[in-house]
Amino acid sequence: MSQFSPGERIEEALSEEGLPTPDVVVEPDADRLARAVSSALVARLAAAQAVHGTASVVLTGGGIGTAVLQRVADLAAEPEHAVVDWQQVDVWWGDERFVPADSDDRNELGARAAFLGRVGLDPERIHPMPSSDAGFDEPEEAAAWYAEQLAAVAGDDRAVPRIDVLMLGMGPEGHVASIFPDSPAVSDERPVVAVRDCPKPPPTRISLGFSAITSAEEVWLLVSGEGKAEAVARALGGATRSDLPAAGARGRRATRWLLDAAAASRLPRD
Ligand SMILES: O=C(O)[C@H](O)[C@@H](O)[C@H](O)[C@H](O)COP(=O)(O)O
Repeated sequence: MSQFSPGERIEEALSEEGLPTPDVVVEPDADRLARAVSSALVARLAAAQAVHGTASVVLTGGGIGTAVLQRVADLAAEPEHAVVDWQQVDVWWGDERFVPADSDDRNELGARAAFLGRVGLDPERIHPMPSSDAGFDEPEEAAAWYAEQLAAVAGDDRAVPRIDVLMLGMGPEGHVASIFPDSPAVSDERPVVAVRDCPKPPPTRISLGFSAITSAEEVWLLVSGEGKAEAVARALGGATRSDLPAAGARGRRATRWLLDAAAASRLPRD
């Protein structure tokens, strides 16, 4: 059952390789998309806590990702939606710009303003990617350190802990996190990668790699706007992850494309 309402689900089934095929939900506009995703995220984290005691989420920057966080913080303040123990939620990032900590380019700053600074999380469970002034000279060192943090929380010789929901925005050319088309990160099997010469500024970044992204229980791609419609159609139409990294963003148990009507406008109706 989709937890999204009044969205329209187009497809759900098992693909040939055993992963669930993407579940596509369409909301009328970006605002209603953010509202639907935030409600679903709260419900999903509460469900994870009911099973495991804890929950974990990977955040994304971008317009919809930030709007979702704002709305989640609003919900957290409403008694009827206080179903998540925020002290028992681990927060990770899908990518980050390797710039100074106080730079407005940091995804972390946006997340702190929208959400982390408004909801009572355990500081020990907030796991930002390092900034360029955090003591690492090179982004490769910072990426390796972040991989160590993931592995330390995971334990049992696993590289990545259980991630209940991994959210991703998507660029118009199909990049997710900071994995850009035809870039070295596409084929880098490490859980965390350093990205240099990024086609979109700032050029130096840290990103989860595909091995970490595809280890998540659920991957949610949050996409709005006509400018993304072609990439959405290509990703769901069989593009390779090298051509269009979003096509390779798949969760173990679910992959959800959460779209507004404009972003869905080039999908075939069947
Ligand atoms: O620099 C980047 O790589 C972008 O900020 C990216 O991380 C962003 O999440 C997507 O491009 C979607 O952004 P929107 O939701 O704002 O379209």
